[in-house]
This record gives sequence, structure tokens and C-alpha cells, in this order.
Amino acid sequence: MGNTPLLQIRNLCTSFRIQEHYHAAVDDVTLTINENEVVAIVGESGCGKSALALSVMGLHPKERTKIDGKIDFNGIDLLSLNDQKLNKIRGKDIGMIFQDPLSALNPLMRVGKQIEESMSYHLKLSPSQKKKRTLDLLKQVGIPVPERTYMQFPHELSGGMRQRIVIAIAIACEPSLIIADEPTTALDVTIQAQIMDLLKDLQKQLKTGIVLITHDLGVVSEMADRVAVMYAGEIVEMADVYTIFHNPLHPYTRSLLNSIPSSKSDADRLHVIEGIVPPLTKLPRTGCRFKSRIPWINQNEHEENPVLQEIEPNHYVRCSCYKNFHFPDQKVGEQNYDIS
Ligand SMILES: Nc1ncnc2c1ncn2[C@@H]1O[C@H](COP(=O)(O)OP(=O)(O)OP(=O)(O)O)[C@@H](O)[C@H]1O
Repeated sequence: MGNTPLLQIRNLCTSFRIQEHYHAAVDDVTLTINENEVVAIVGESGCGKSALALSVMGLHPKERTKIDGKIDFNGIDLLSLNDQKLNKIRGKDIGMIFQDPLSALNPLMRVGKQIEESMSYHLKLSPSQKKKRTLDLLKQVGIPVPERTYMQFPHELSGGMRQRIVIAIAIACEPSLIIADEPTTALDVTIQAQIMDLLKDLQKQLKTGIVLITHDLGVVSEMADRVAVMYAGEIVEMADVYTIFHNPLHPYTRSLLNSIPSSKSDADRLHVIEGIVPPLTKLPRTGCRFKSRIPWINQNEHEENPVLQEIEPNHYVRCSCYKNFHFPDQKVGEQNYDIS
């Protein structure tokens, strides 16, 4: 993992127009992804993960979206680019992998041609060079008989195989950054693990930076170098993956960790905070946004204007409510996570 910044997101606010007002789904997010680094963005549904990713890729509908802040990719200010210039970067320098491989692929085009198409747009290769590279890519993403799959249509492939094709397209131009938004959510559990293993291997080979968006902390522990935990549009905790798993501080992070299925005792399951992320129009915009989900905590434990504070080197937490936080059936200071 290098320390050269690849993507620098500064004070990003992404707001959507709902009726006549704009509501921020991403609210003042600052985050850096270094070269060859995997940064996971985690949080429940509706916390703003996809809104953040789509902002980086410039894929929000312009007429209903307002984006403020700065997104710097390799020294290029992405927010200042028009679609034509963004298209030159998307798919070439930034690869994308979305949740649903079927909707990411063209149902009417053979798999081989789809991979070649992305290369045609960005690379100057002869038809035979493109075909050779496509077959190599199919092999690289674990397709057993590349020559056959080259000629197949997406509907002839399983979900896992389709996601492998999407990954082949994402890496076709050897991007320095991949944005993977819930890359395995739509797949069977056994296939999920295979796809994550593939992504992990490719990341090591290609030394690509990855923004990995997921609500699955199991996936995070396998793959991420650093983790940003988002709640209600804000980052509430950010640290390296070891710290997040061994010394989580924000109540929301502690609760998410206890919601990981497998190997959790019944007691841990109790320590999962009830409720959901409020819809955009009902998000609290002042104070600690998590306050309403932990009503048993004394009001004066929360800060009036919580900001992300670096409480130890490279470990950031928002709001002082983490300090004396406990789950309802716990004593203050009692840990609910495995620190072995
Ligand atoms: N284009 C849009 N117009 C209006 N509201 C939107 C739009 N896109 C997202 N939202 C809202 O913004 C909030 C954040 O959504 P987002 O999709 O980023 O969440 P998420 O954390 O990625 O969740 P999921 O895992 O379900 O995709 C949600 O309340 C969502 O309803």
C-alpha cells in the first residue's frame, strides 16, 4: 500500500432535489484513497455510500443533483469536467463494478465484444490485439473456457460468471482506481466468496486502488486496508481495518460489528442497535445524527456540533458519545467486541 494520494475527496456534499428542496445524502465527506489501497465504505442501506460513489463517477442526474466540494483524481478536478472529458477517465483510469452484473451488461451483445468495446473506446489496439487481450482477461478473471465465453451472451452465464465479465471490463484498461459498489450483494453466498477472492487477487496483481462499498463487514475484514463508516451522510468513524475490528469506538461501528452473522454469540446479537437510517427528508441536520438510535444515552454525552476528530493517529471518530457508550444491558466501558 502506497501513501501517494490517488483520489482526494474534500468536503463533498451531494444533495438531491426532492419536491422543491435539496437534501444532502452525502454531507461534508472528506476522504483520501492512496495508490494501491483498498478503502471500504460501510454502513446500512440509505447512509449515502452509493451517492458518494456515483458523485466520484459523475453519474448522478444533473437536473436534480447539486454537488459541492472537491474530488481530485490524480491531480484532475473531476467535478470541473464535462461528460466528454469524464468519459475519457471512466472505464479507463477508473473502473466500475456495480451490484447487479446483469444490468451492467448489454443483453444483446456477445461477452467478448462488450469487453472489446471498452478497450476500443480507450486504447488504440488492432482487432486481433483486442481479441487476444479479451481472451487473456477472461482467463485472468477465472473463466474456464475463454474462447467459448467470448461468443456467449450474458443470459447464458451464471450470476457469478457475469460478475467476472463485469470485472474483466473494469480492469480491461488497467485503471489505477476501481469503484466497487456492493460487488457481491446480488450473488449466492458461496459465489460471493469466490468473487471477493478474485477481486483481492486482481488488486494484488494490478496494484489498483479500490473504493469498496459494502454493508458486509465480513468482506471488509478480508480485503480493506482502511475503513470509513458512514451514517446518515457523514463519516462517523475512520481507521485502518485492524483498528476498526479491534478497537471500534463509535456506537454505530460497534453495532455494525455485532451484526456480522456467524460466530456471534446471542449476547453479541443483543448489542445491535435497532432502527434504520432515516429518509433524506427526515435526517437530523444538527447535533449527533445517531442520537435518536441510542436514546438510553444521556443527552449531554453528545456534542452540539460533532466533527470527525482524530483521537489517536489515523483513527477518527465523530461525537463524544462514544466515550461512555454502552449497550442497554452493558456497563460503561464493557467491550462488546472481540479484542483477541
Ligand atoms: N437520485 C436520488 N434522488 C433522491 N434521493 C436519493 C437519490 N439517490 C439516493 N437518494 C437517497 O439518498 C440516501 C442515500 O442513498 P444511497 O443510495 O447513497 O445509500 P446507500 O448507503 O448506498 O444504500 P444502499 O446500500 O441501499 O444502496 C437515501 O435516503 C436515498 O433514498
